[in-house]
Amino acid sequence: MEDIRNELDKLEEYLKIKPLYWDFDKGEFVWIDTRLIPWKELYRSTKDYHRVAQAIKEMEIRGAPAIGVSAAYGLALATIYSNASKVDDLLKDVKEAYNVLASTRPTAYNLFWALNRLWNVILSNYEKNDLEDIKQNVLNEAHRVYIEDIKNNVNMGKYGSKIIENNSRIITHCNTGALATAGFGTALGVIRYAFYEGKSIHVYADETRPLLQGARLTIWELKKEGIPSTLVVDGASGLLFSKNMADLAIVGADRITLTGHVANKIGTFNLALAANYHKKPFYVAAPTSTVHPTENPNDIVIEERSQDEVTNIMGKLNITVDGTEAFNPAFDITPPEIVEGIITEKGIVKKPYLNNFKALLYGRQ
Ligand SMILES: CSC[C@@H](O)[C@@H](O)C(=O)COP(=O)(O)O
Repeated sequence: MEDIRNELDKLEEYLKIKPLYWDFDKGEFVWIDTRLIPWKELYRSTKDYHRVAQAIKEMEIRGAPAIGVSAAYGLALATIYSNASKVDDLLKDVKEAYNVLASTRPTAYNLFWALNRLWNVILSNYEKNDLEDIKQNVLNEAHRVYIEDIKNNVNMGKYGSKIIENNSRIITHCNTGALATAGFGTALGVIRYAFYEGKSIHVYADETRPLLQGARLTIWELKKEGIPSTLVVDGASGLLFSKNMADLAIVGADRITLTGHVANKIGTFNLALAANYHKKPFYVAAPTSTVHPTENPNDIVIEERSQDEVTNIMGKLNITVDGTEAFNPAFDITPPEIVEGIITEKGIVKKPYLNNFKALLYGRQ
């Protein structure tokens, strides 16, 4: 346990903002409510995994990697605070928590990846029949998921920064920074890394309707670090590219198949099309924990959210006629043909994605 704490301390320098963390002294999971962060920092703690599930479902915690790390801690909480006195009963409690956490958001693959990772730790320790040992191992695994996410983000930054030339003007969509991960960021991590390396860059942040992650969170993160930025509406990318005001696009991902199909926030596909039409590169940055090991893009589940998010702005202002029907898919799928490269913590994956992902993940084609 002690070395995990030291390793976390070493990572502090990367954590400009901490959206969630395990408080070793209190023995509690603590997070900042990301909805309120631009206006007011709110710290909360819980020992109840239901609260973690609620935070993911209601998008206090959002962004695929942050969802994965939170779910890992959620399952760890369910394990640690289970009242079971027998290992079989503990397994039942944890399976119930697994199902509750898995039902929160359907698209972010990191959620299922993280839950399975912890569940496998329980299964592989089952034979020992030692409750305390299982609890400790599960908590340690959640810490590892957390630490690895930060490290992977930094490594993505290192690889990804190579594609960003000095004086680049970059369009990004949704929020992919420290607020969407355990720290640092995926697409925004790449941008941040290039900026830390001294490159002169300018970021155009799509506002990202309907929940405005770009306007509320990405712009907030960029401003906090002094990275030059401009807020644009989601439909602006065609004009930005055609007027030679932007050079490339980088986004994150909620799920990527081995074939290179990329599920990300609704509007991403349109951005990729605009980039492709203007022969500008469209990149994706995501850790390999976002890669769903399937060759079938139809396996991607697209979350459909409430119509109210479209007919209202943040539940505050009705913007349409009463009784209007709205369709609100939270994500779209960008086909591999128009993805220039996928930046992972292990390097940049290029076409053909199926062969190259298999080689990267399994060491074979
Ligand atoms: C590093 S986050 C990558 C994606 O999760 C991000 O681009 C995104 O679409 C987030 O959607 P959200 O609905 O806010 O969870």
